[in-house]
Amino acid sequence: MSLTAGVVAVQGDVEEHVRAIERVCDRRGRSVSVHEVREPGVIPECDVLALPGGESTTISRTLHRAGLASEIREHVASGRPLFATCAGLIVVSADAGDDRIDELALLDVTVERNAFGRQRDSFEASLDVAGLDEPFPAVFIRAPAIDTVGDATVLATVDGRPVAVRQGPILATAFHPELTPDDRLHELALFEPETAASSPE
Ligand SMILES: NC(=O)CC[C@H](N)C(=O)O
Repeated sequence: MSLTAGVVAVQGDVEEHVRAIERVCDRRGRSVSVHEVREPGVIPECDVLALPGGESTTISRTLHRAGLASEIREHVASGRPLFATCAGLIVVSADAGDDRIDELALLDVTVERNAFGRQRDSFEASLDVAGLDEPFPAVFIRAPAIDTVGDATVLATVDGRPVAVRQGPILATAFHPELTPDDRLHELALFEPETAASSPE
């Protein structure tokens, strides 16, 4: 059966996420149709969903205005996988400490935006990630860090701060896996969910 995937296309590395999902499906021998999501009505058709980075204040505002926020909530409530990266992590968190962001509160973590300081606004780290055999080349761009973790599992840390977590059908990273050719985290997030009511396989 063909898979339907969505990449929320408000801002950020939409194309790169689309290509990463296509590569993973190709490798796994799955046919897939990947939609760039801008309008309501698409997410309910999607088996798996990615929420890219960008500017979290803009993304949050647009998701609510465009009627996509409630669809993302329903997607997760039904146990379908969601991969949220960078600003995507901020938007799905419980609290980002910024009044301009109306968090979706799907992930039981609080985050600090731009947590890695000016001199390290952007950096790359070879990161040990739980669930991956080899380190992951993680690109951080004005990345958030996770401050407190409730019901989520920490998969990776930088300087002792969590930067990748998963909770049920959600996997979220503070960095940008779509910016490297390494798509193992897309595979882990979208095809090997921790718990999912209905697996896309
Ligand atoms: N690369 C990113 O997505 C950066 C996130 C951005 N600094 C924010 O707080 O919204």
